Amino acid sequence: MRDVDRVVVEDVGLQLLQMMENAGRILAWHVRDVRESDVVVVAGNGGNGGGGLTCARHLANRDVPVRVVLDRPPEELSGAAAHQRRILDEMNVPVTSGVESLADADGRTTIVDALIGYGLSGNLRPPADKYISRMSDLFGPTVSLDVPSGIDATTGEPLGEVVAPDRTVTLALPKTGLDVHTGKLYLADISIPRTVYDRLNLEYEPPFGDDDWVRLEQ
Ligand SMILES: NC(=O)C1=CN([C@@H]2O[C@H](COP(=O)(O)OP(=O)(O)OC[C@H]3O[C@@H](n4cnc5c(N)ncnc54)[C@H](O)[C@@H]3O)[C@@H](O)[C@H]2O)[C@@H](O)CC1
Ligand SMILES: [K+]
Repeated sequence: MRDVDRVVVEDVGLQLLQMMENAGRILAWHVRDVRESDVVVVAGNGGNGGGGLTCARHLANRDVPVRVVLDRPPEELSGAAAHQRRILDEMNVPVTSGVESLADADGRTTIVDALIGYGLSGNLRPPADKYISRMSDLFGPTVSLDVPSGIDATTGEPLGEVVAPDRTVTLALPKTGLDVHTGKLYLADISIPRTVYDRLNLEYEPPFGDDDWVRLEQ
């Protein structure tokens, strides 16, 4: 997947934000499908967090009560995540940080787990562990973006606390490490053209048909 992301950006010319828009929009559809009441997006500073912040925008656009809890002060975000957060500020979508911001999430609150995706490197460091254990304590529906935060996306090994979602929306290709508890697993089309797979000599038959995502059986 790293190679696919590299070739699509460097050689084919799609920008990360274009793919992130697809990820956030499809994730928002899945969140609307499971949610019972309010939604809290728990986001980190990488591409995974950026996808979560994009999802928050799409939810707010549909009048879903949504707020964002970051794993760091908002001013410490960088890159695509900072970009998405600036838009949320303009929309007056609440963005806070600190695990205590999750204290008032109740048993019906839907959690979007956009803390860490395939970029997890090494054992889980604080404060990510605290966010994951708080998410695990909550009883409302949880939807993970790409992989449940805390697993190694390649091996499935838990590198500390792990989110146990009801649903996982993984992007473009199923990661080999998804042979773990993911809840219902969906594969989302983030618009990677076939030529990217051809250039990497990967055998690829687009699985999406007429749809923007497909359910995967494990
Ligand atoms: N085509 C693409 O490249 C796209 C990627 N997207 C998402 O971006 C993800 C990959 O993005 P990145 O490479 O930025 O990485 P991630 O966003 O997966 O991970 C980086 C985040 O994890 C934290 N982190 C890393 N190691 C940690 C550790 N040991 N303990 C605690 N925190 C740790 C970092 O502080 C940072 O917040 C994918 O999983 C996917 O979900 C999508 O948003 C959009 C399209
Ligand atoms: K995640």
